[in-house]
Amino acid sequence: MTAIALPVMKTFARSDELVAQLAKRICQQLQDSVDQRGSASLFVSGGSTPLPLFQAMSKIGIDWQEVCISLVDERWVGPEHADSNERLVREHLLQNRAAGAKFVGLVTMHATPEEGVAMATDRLSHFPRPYDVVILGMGGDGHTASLFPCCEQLEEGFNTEATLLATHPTKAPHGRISLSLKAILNARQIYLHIGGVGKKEVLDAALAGTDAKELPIRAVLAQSQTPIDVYWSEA
Ligand SMILES: O=C1O[C@H](COP(=O)(O)O)[C@@H](O)[C@H](O)[C@H]1O
Repeated sequence: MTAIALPVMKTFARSDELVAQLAKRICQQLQDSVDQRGSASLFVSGGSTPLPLFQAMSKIGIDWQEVCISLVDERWVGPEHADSNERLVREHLLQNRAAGAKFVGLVTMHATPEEGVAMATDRLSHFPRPYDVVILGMGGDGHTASLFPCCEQLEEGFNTEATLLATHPTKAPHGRISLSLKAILNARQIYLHIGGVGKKEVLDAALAGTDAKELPIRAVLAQSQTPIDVYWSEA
């Protein structure tokens, strides 16, 4: 079994050091894209890890009104729900200097993510492609976006030509909507942002093997189409 080629690793002792550097780098890339093509596109993850990053980015002055922002994945709950990724973006990123960014949420009025996929896909149709920056997280089970090892839709997520798909993890709450692997890789730059010793162990395990169905993050690490930099902080 051949191990995966190592991605660029940026290692930090503290989360605040990581956040300061990553926020600056992402905002510079977004501004460069606005300067070059008039607009920029950014996809962010939810969960707990990116909140300090969102706050730091929101304080950096770029032409946010030209930046289209959406999520790499969303739980199929309303935007006021405690588990909503959209709520996190609204409360932590779309603030301060970033308040004028053009945010598009993925949850529609439909009862299920399957029913909402077409409308959500349509909402993303004006996002500049390739996407400028995709920020991924990773769960302790190796999932990224909402491509979970425990969901029946994992192969679809790896193989579909569609931008979005519905997923139903059996070991995590809520139906989900997620960018497909193809959409994630249709980016100028991917960042994997993780923290803590436990996540580093998962990353090391992912880099040491090849079965993406076991650890879905492998599908993003094991490709040469799109640059991926891993930002990890110990604390
Ligand atoms: O469910 C999710 O989990 C992952 C990881 O979240 P974290 O709290 O461990 O940082 C996240 O990347 C994804 O967007 C989210 O929906």
